[in-house]
Amino acid sequence: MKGVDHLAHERNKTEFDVDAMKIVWAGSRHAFELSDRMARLVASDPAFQKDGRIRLGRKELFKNTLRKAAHAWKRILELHLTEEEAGWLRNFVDEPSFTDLHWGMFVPAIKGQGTDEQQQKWLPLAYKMQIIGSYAQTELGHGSNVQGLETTATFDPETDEFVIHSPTLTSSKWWPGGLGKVSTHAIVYARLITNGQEHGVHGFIVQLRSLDDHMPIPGITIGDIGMKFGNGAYNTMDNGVLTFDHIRIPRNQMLMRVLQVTREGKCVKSNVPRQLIYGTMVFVRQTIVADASTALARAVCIATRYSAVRRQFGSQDGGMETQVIDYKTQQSRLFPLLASAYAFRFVGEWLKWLYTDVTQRLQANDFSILPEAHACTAGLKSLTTTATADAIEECRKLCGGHGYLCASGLPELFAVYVPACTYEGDNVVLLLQVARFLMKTVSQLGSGKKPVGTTAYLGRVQDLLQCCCDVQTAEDWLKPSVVLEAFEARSARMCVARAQNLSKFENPEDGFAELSADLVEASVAHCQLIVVSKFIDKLQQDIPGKGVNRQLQNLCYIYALNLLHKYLGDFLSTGCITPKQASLANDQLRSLYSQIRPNAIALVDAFNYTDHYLGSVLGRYDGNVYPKLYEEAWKDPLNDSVVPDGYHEYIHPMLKQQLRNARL
Ligand SMILES: CCC/C=C/C(=O)SCCNC(=O)CCNC(=O)[C@H](O)C(C)(C)COP(=O)([O-])OP(=O)([O-])OC[C@H]1O[C@@H](n2cnc3c(N)ncnc32)[C@H](O)[C@@H]1OP(=O)([O-])[O-]
Ligand SMILES: Cc1cc2nc3c(=O)[nH]c(=O)nc-3n(C[C@H](O)[C@H](O)[C@H](O)COP(=O)(O)OP(=O)(O)OC[C@H]3O[C@@H](n4cnc5c(N)ncnc54)[C@H](O)[C@@H]3O)c2cc1C
Repeated sequence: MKGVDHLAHERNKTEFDVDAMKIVWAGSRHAFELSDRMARLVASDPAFQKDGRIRLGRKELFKNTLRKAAHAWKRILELHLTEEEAGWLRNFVDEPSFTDLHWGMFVPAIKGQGTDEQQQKWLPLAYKMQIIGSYAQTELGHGSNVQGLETTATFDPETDEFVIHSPTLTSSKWWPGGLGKVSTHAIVYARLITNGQEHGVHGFIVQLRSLDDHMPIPGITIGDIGMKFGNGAYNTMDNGVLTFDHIRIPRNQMLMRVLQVTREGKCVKSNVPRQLIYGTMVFVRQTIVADASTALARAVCIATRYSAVRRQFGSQDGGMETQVIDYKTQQSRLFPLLASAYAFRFVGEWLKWLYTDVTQRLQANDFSILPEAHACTAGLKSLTTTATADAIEECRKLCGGHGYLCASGLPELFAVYVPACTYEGDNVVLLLQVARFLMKTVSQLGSGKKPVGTTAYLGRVQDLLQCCCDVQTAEDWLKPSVVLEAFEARSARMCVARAQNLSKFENPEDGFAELSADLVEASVAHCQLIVVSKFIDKLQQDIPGKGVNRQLQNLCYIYALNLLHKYLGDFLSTGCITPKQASLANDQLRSLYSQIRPNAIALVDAFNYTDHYLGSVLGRYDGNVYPKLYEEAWKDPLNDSVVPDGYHEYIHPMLKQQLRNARL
């Protein structure tokens, strides 16, 4: 980072070891060094430049993405990068592309749902990119309701093949990324039919395009679904439409880990639960939680640096105006988002651990933890993506007018990020899954079944229903046990109240539908409790580095107490805290903001983002915002000529007309 550092005075205030925090943020020294190396590699390669992307038309934009993806693959091979390094490199290229689906869903689907034989056949081809895969589940008529998919896969015992068919317009596959123009293959989800009987939705490996000339296989209609929200943004991706007219594939191209179809067309169940067909979604939801912290940290980094650069009002005797970061209102909007970035980072780390644990247990035929894994991945995916999308927009507002400029990087970040609230499961639909899990847990309490994992607190429900918070001073809110108890009591009481209301209905499904909005609130409370508790767990670890733990403590309590403030109605109505205690929590929150303030710039520096990755004039490391913003404006194509195109046709005649009217 060369040149004058306009934020040096801010960096000088830092009270902790930023390099140590960088390692905490990355997860380990290994992860830090690796991601740092890959970020710099991408930033220094002119082929990965991002400037001007938002001004490209769709065709140029898409071709540009293809070029970058091909260049990335070339570099991966030339440098003999490991799978982990290659993943980081693709991440820092920072452009949604078909490779996301190939590596992020196609490969994991084969790994998770394919038999050993199928993995041996298909994975080497995919690893060498001799085939390019997509994940074709959603249809024009159905996305959330996976059991409602209409595409059929009918077994033909005469030829030992499946016939894949789209019987209706609404059965057209719609949305899969990479499908529109690139993928040669896809995992296609279809209703399995053998001997005239239906056996639910399963995945099939289907070739879509010729490996010689890229033409669609006869009987396949395929294309892009059109422009999406925002300039540049997700339009680098070819989300596609696909229909099948009786396409035949060999029997061994059905992913058969969960269910096998024999040569005679008989279905043989393995000991693996049916839900494993949804396993790829569980895997991806888990990665989305970690990605949420990355996207949120980007927006917060931009808004924090710019808030320290930007000055408004408060000048006395011609002195400097006040930095907007010093306004309490700015702090109360910005610092909870900074705290959320760290909170999501740690819950993402924990979720990755949980997922690895589940995968190992599944291999040992232990499926007991699957419901918990589903509820946690679904709930945390929903919570973190909703919060992150809202936070990016809040960061735009925190940057005032300049935040609305594409040069701030925030509009494109928002446009790329916001579909995360929908893909991999609509966020409300996922919270309803969590609610089912919670209601089931509560209903089993009477039978003596002890809840475990993230619902263990429900085992203490009687205590939690009666507990009263014993906070007397603002400092009492800095005790982990006090904060945890308040969140557990709120969630337990909300769950029990919903369960009691549900029990009033004769038909539980009617009750679930009627009370679904309330149930979603209970799911949110439960998921927020998970995030708070995993942050508190993190603080108990031995974290090296001067002052690092202190900063993390401040962030943890900001995260928790800000939620308490925001959802005060829940906390008060369930009776665990009093209005006076809530007011003390607010006092503590203000004090924490003051403590974070001198460290704010260093806390976003700890994300270790290059200027290339941030892609924001407002978020530049050196804080040299105004000259660069000025420079950037002149790059706009409208400024290529002083007098604009269209002047002679439209402006000049109008002016003359006005002149004539004025003379009249
Ligand atoms: C980069 C961007 C790329 C984007 C890609 C995409 O978007 S790809 C497209 C992404 N598309 C989507 O994300 C679509 C979202 N939709 C869905 O995932 C499903 O349709 C559903 C879960 C909403 C309902 O499913 P359903 O009607 O089949 O089920 P049900 O509600 O009747 O529950 C039956 C039982 O199964 C359990 N269970 C359910 N899921 C899981 C799981 N994953 N694991 C384990 N268990 C699971 C559930 O708890 C219940 O257990 P119980 O109570 O019997 O013990
Ligand atoms: C950018 C992007 C990329 C995608 N990539 C892929 C991909 O690669 N592969 C793929 O297969 N799919 C992909 N998808 C599709 C995505 O997975 C679906 O859009 C998603 O699962 C939501 O389903 P839906 O569109 O059917 O929404 P809908 O279910 O139609 O949702 C519409 C509204 O109805 C509500 N709703 C629906 N069901 C219920 C219910 N039971 N109770 C209460 N409310 C309900 C929702 O909350 C929402 O408000 C992608 C989507 C996007 C936007």
